[in-house]
Amino acid sequence: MGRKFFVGGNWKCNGTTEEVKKIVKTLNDGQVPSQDVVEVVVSPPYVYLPLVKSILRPDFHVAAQNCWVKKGGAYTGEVSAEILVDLDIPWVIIGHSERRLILGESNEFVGDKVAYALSKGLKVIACVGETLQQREAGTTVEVVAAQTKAIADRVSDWTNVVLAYEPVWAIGTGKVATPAQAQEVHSELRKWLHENISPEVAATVRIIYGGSVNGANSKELAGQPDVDGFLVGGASLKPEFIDIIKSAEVKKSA
Ligand SMILES: O=C(CO)COP(=O)(O)O
Repeated sequence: MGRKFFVGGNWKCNGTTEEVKKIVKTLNDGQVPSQDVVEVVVSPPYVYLPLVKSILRPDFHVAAQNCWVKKGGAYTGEVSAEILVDLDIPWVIIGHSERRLILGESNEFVGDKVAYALSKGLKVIACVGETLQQREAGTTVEVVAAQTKAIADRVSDWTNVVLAYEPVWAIGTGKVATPAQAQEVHSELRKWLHENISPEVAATVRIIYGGSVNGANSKELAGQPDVDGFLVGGASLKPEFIDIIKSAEVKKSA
């Protein structure tokens, strides 16, 4: 029972209606491996979700980039899990480092969000990752384990969770983790899941890598045994996203 390769495109706070339509056209025209081989999810800003969902090819799915930590109500500016469910949005990204670091989302707050979103039936891409300072201090594994633990403390069923390892120093910097660096942290995360949750969860949860992934480096990264896919930022707005999706073929022939 293999882990299906997963490629997410995080469009972040980018796009106009025209640009969004153009990106979707490129995706719709792209020749990619079948859904049995790769699961593709794109995440436009909230306001474009209905548009993207309505024009996107049916074998690709959409994700929100965030959602509120509990039931909706008097929380100005927030979007609840219930609203996403109402719009038939199947996925949500939670705990992206830009939200952790710029908006001050703590491990516990992220864990609460993951648990609430799952309880409403959403599938979650949960992000973890260390800063450069933390890596240089030798605390990478400790940091990602603590971020994962805050989720594990609140979640019992991991079926609908994809774990995204996104080292902060690699995001938007062009400084991609080497395949060995990515593999090392992914295997440590899997070991953590094995020891602290269950061998079954460790064997089945997909751990994807994010941070300066592009069409030129995705194949080699995909060749690592514990790299089950990618969460792509900048390159997900470009035609090379198709090449990144195609790197799933590496696993098929492995
Ligand atoms: O943050 C990311 C995806 O969530 C990665 O961004 P970049 O691919 O632009 O480095």
